[in-house]
Amino acid sequence: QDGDTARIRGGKILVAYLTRSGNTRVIAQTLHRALNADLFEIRPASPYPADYEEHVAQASRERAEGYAPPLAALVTDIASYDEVFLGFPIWGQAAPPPILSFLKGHDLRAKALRPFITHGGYGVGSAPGTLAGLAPAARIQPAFVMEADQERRTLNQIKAWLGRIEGE
Ligand SMILES: Cc1cc2nc3c(=O)[nH]c(=O)nc-3n(C[C@H](O)[C@H](O)[C@H](O)COP(=O)(O)O)c2cc1C
Repeated sequence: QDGDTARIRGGKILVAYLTRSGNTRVIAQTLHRALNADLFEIRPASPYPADYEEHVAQASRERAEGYAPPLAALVTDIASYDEVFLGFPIWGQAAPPPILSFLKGHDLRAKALRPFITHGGYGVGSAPGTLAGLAPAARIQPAFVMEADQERRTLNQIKAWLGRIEGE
């Protein structure tokens, strides 16, 4: 089945994605299997804090500075791909800083770029403009956009539960 998909579409496909809490990984792995595509996880050289609030604060500082953190690895043979599916969550109404690094670090000229974006309910913000600005020579296709669970919502519910327990 996978082989059929690859043959029908033709060309070599890369699925590259960034995730913190796993929502975007579910989509990436589904695409990887369905399209018989290579899978690449975008990881910054130094990982973000495990603590959610610390992560949000660091990402917010980086965004304000326009910082593009060095990545743990780049795709070695990016030139061999005809199509790149690029997945990421929205952080602070924007594409996450490591996505800036990915776009700056790879030549996507003439490739089809298919974004898939997850967000916690506030939409894609400035991300489409960032993609267009940093991959101007790619053939950017309409993004697949999906609202997904927010870690913050989980944290708030746990806090409320603990509050109720303490009040007992
Ligand atoms: C640092 C940070 C900032 C976020 N900012 C936003 C935001 O501005 N708008 C929004 O709708 N969701 C925001 N979210 C929620 C994520 O976009 C959403 O939960 C996403 O599906 C997470 O994907 P992941 O599980 O692949 O990491 C933020 C999450 C994090 C960690």
